[in-house]
Parts: sequence; structure tokens; C-alpha cells
Amino acid sequence: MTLELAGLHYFDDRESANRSMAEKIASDLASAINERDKASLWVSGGSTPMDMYRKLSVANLPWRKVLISMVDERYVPPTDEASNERLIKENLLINGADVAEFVPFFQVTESPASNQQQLEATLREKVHGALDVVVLGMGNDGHTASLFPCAEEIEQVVSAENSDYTAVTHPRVAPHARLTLTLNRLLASRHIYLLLFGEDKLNTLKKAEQNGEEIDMPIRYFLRNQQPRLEIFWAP
Ligand SMILES: O=C(O)[C@H](O)[C@@H](O)[C@H](O)[C@H](O)COP(=O)(O)O
Repeated sequence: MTLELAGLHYFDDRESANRSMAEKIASDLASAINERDKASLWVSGGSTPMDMYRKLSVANLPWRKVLISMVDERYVPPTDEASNERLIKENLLINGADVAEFVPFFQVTESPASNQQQLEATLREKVHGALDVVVLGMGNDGHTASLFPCAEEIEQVVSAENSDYTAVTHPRVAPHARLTLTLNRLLASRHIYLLLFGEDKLNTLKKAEQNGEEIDMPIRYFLRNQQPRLEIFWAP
């Protein structure tokens, strides 16, 4: 049984939440392919969404028509324990989804800045118009993607004038420099999902839903955005 509030979908258990989100994303991707003969899927790392990705990977889709890339990445090679790319390769680019076109954020360059420049060029060549499906996570500081309130670059990365697709952030609370989609790029999407598990994340969400500056809890930019409405799936 799920209790569906506006944009917030409660599930009795994580298995149900994962299955429901995977089915909804597969449907969104199928619709995009029907309309434009291609689709793009942008995924977060972290621990929460991996089971959902595995369920999504077996969806009956023309995966060769799907471009899969990252919402954000730690500036580490894909062999590194901290790599989001490694997690995506292990949990999403498997089964039928293993033939999707994957665009990694980590590119072998000498610095996060040069990596971002190379990544920016790659994405601008491959991606035009709205992103089809974005999967977000959230930290208990209210960060999402690598839009960390504590990052020195945060004001520039969330600026309404920022027309870049990507940015580098240096969150003080995380050990690695980050490569991330910018706020404007993320909001220019057709579907944005947030997968949350547990009471701590629910309490953080409730705090984010209260009054306060978006920049202090960047998930607020998405909670307060009308089109697309953020679709939140939560289980205990
Ligand atoms: O690189 C990352 O870590 C993610 O992109 C980040 O934004 C993540 O989604 C949240 O920190 C939640 O992480 P968990 O799912 O591990 O709680």
C-alpha cells in the first residue's frame, strides 16, 4: 500500500519503492524514445539508488537509444572505491542496459578544471535540449547532486545566469573535488526523481520543506520548482 501525497510517494518498503521508481523511469524513457527516437538518463551515485538501478537495467527498452550519464561524480578514476561511475557500471550498465551509450564524467585530465572543460564540450556535442530523466539523491545537509551548501563555488553553480552544463565543486565535508551538473541544467529536465530511505532523510526533507534559503539546502531549488515537479519516493 502506498500513500501518495503531492509529489511525495510513501512506500511500505524499499523493494516497493525501487520497483515503482524503476517502472516509472522505464516508462518515461520509452515515451521519450517514442517521441524523439532517443532518451537520456542522468543518475546519481551514493548508496541509495543501486537496487533501483538494477531493477531498471532489466526493463524491456531499446537501450541502444538511451544515453546514460551522471548527475555528478567524484574526481577519482572509475577504479576508485569512491567512484560513482564504478557504481553505475556495476548496477545499471548491466543486463539489457549494458548496451546504452554511457558518458562518464571523469575524463583522464590533469585537473578537475580541465576535466570539466573537456566534459562540457562532450556534453554540448551530445546533448541538446531538455534532459529526459534525472535521478537525485540527498544528503542530510540538504545537498543534492554535488550542489553542497558548504562548497566555495555554490553561488556560481546555482546562479540563474549560469548557462554551463557542468561545474566543479569542492565541498568541505567531502574528501574529493566533484564534477556536477549545474542547477540550471538539472532543472531543464522533463522528469526529476528523488529516492530517499529512512527516517533521517525524511526529517531532512521536512526541514527542507520549511522556510529558508534555497542555497542553505539546495534540494529546496527542486522542492520549490513547479515544472517539472520533483517526484519523491520514500520508504522506511
Ligand atoms: O556523489 C554522491 O554522493 C551523490 O551524487 C550525492 O548527491 C548523493 O546522492 C547523496 O549524497 C546521497 O547519498 P546516499 O544515497 O549515499 O545517502
